[in-house]
Amino acid sequence: MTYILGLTGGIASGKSTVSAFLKEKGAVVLDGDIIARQVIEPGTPGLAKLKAAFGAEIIQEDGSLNRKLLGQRVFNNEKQLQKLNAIMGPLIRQKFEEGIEQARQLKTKLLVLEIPLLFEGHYEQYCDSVMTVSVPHAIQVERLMERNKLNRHEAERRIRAQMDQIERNRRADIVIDNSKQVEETLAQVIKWLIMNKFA
Ligand SMILES: CC(C)(COP(=O)(O)OP(=O)(O)OC[C@H]1O[C@@H](n2cnc3c(N)ncnc32)[C@H](O)[C@@H]1O)[C@@H](O)C(=O)NCCC(=O)NCCS
Ligand SMILES: Nc1ncnc2c1ncn2[C@@H]1O[C@H](COP(=O)(O)OP(=O)(O)OP(=O)(O)O)[C@@H](O)[C@H]1O
Repeated sequence: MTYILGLTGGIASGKSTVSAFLKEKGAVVLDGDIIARQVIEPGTPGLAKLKAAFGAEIIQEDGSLNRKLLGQRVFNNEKQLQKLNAIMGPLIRQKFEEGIEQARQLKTKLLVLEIPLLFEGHYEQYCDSVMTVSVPHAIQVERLMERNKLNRHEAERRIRAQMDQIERNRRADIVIDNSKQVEETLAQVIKWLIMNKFA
């Protein structure tokens, strides 16, 4: 039987850090951010839909999406973000459903669904349990500014485009605190793996 672990957390909370570790320990990971890129590669129906909805100016000369431009548009405008989500949501869900089916056929023991918008997209229905990675707001802002080279205002806006962390933590089965050293974070993950006989 395939055990499905949902992995979520706010932007720059540390999901990738945790999922890389789970992969190292033998889990198969489906990453929502990677899938979200695949469904809008040049030449895909997904990219054509974005072009029709947001205009030809979001497509670069090489035929790929201008991510920075679209990001600025949607994270500054709730309506535009909803428009983007309405296009991307179904495309992403279909890929996840295919990945889950494949993992079941291959009898994968532990499948991790790494999804920033897990609860927003109601992906908990596919999961046996949901783990969320959590950091205090001030640390999240600092790490996001540093990693994405955003100013404080832009970072705050991106964080606000997602579910409130308190609500996300309340809905999750397991909350991983990533406010200290990475080693301390991974110690919490290994404890879960041992408790559930995956390590
Ligand atoms: C708007 C886009 C082009 C901006 O690209 P950019 O390279 O700047 O960001 P990237 O894709 O690396 O995303 C970084 C983080 O932003 C957050 N984020 C992305 N999309 C969204 C969204 N629709 N709503 C809230 N937060 C989001 C996530 O935490 C994600 O990890 C891109 O984020 C996108 O295509 N988003 C829609 C797809 C989606 O919903 N992705 C979430 C995966 S389930
Ligand atoms: N415990 C930690 N201490 C210091 N820095 C950390 C820690 N965990 C993660 N980071 C750093 O914070 C940033 C965000 O981490 P990571 O990329 O794992 O988050 P994420 O949740 O996957 O982000 P996103 O969903 O936005 O891609 C990265 O630059 C990472 O190196």
